Amino acid sequence: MAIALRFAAAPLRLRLVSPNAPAIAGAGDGGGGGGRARIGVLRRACCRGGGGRVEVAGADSARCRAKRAGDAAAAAAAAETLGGIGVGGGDQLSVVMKFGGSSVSSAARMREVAGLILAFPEERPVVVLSAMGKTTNLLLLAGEKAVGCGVIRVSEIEEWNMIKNLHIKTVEELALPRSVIRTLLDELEQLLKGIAMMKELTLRTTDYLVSFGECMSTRIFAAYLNKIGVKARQYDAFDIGFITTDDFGNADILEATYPAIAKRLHGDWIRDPALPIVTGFLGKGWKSGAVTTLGRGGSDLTATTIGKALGLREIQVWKDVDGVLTCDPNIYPNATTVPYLTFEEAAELAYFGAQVLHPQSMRPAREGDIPVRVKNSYNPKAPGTLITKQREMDKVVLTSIVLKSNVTMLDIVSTRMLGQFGFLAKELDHVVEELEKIAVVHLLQQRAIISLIGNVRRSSLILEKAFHVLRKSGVNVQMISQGASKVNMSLIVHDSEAKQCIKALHQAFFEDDVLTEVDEDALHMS
Ligand SMILES: Nc1ncnc2c1ncn2[C@@H]1O[C@H](COP(=O)(O)OP(=O)(O)O)[C@@H](O)[C@H]1O
Ligand SMILES: N[C@@H](CC(=O)OP(=O)(O)O)C(=O)O
Repeated sequence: MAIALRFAAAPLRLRLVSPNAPAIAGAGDGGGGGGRARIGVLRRACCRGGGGRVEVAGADSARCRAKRAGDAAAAAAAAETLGGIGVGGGDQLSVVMKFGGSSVSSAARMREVAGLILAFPEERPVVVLSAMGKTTNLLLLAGEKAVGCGVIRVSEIEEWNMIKNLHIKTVEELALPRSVIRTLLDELEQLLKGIAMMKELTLRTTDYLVSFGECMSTRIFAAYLNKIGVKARQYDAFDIGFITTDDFGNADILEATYPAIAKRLHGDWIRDPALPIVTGFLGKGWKSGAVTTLGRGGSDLTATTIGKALGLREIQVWKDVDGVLTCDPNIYPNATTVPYLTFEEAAELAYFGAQVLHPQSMRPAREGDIPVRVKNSYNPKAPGTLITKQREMDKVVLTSIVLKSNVTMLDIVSTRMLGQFGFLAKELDHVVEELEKIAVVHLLQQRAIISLIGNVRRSSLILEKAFHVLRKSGVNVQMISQGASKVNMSLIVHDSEAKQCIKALHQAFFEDDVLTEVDEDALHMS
């Protein structure tokens, strides 16, 4: 649950807090600054496969023929024609390609992803994979059920059977030996029985439990690449130097990670080139030595960390949408692709709730000044979104609208707070208690933060337009916040009105002509 804070003293000040941005509102991962943006260009596919729908770039006829056949033997022929991706001695690892769960949800999807990698024969990618499909959710549910079901009934847990069947089916359809995942499946069953026996599931055990998803997907995919003649090597992130805090469920990557993984991945590549296939989402706690996870969606962070560590040319995150969109397509399907973003904008989007990117993932990319490209593995021809340090902002008004629901707002009124500081640093549970000593505090639940990510140099225009739209919709804004140097303006509304607001704002900023004149006037005035 997020927290928004309204603090009225003399003089009046308005502020926001959310759990992802525990400092004051707009506490995103500021990019800014100068610097050269290195922009890599993806090569377009030149031929489309048959049944397997595999696309290949720069293909000669043999490769196209092979791809059209769409099976493993054909792909092996393609790899051979390409001179064996991953075995080209002397070439350096050049990009990271991260594929999310939806991109690798089945054997067919794994074939497509292999095809995508083959489609860029000039690249030597480090591949980062998430767990297949919804495996992480299923593992969490299986763990919860194991706590209460008793050891004998573990084998009946529906989610466990779904996980087992999906992975066995995938291995069989890719014509791989079951041994690729057999040990992990056995260990996973033992773990669920252990949880059932102990009747408890700690955060530490939960992280170990969900790690099986990425450990299995990467083993299957690496085995498949090797089978089709693309030399690949599987890595568990927690074994190659991803060192984290011991905050199970939401661990932070520590600085020691960068040299460690660079040494390991680069060293192996020089010694015996093979495409690295790395588990996303996972690390190793520096004190506990146990498996940790980086928070939901953490494979994006794995990818950008590797990009920075190895100083790669580009970080590609392949998803099931055409890039970062003007709003969450599940809330309003008319959302369109945002072609360019700065790291700062992308970080704010993620911090304020856009599921498409992990909130921390822009930091390594920004520090390493490595462009991030968000692409659609279901629609590789779509240009996607390119995220760089700087972009042309002159004509930008609004970039994207983000919704964070289920926010709790603290409304504080006091004149005794002038000169007070430090109260927010205390435990959240105690905040209300503490504040009540010096202020009248109201806890307002079921609120939503609508974040308008855009050009703050046009904040008056954006706010004018937003308030015009919301007034017409009969919505009362309960609080606003704008950071001085940020790219984000936030409005708090009641949860029940939030989706309607997103739709109305999207129509006004991205679809309507009605307010265009206001835009034009304002553009000329500013
Ligand atoms: N602004 C947005 N732009 C794009 N996708 C968004 C946005 N907000 C929410 N989403 C959701 O994020 C999903 C992609 O993120 P995620 O599921 O984490 O991808 P993956 O698992 O492939 O890494 C999309 O399918 C979409 O439903
Ligand atoms: N599998 C993890 C990590 C991840 O990044 O997944 P995805 O890329 O599918 O969002 C999760 O579901 O959170």
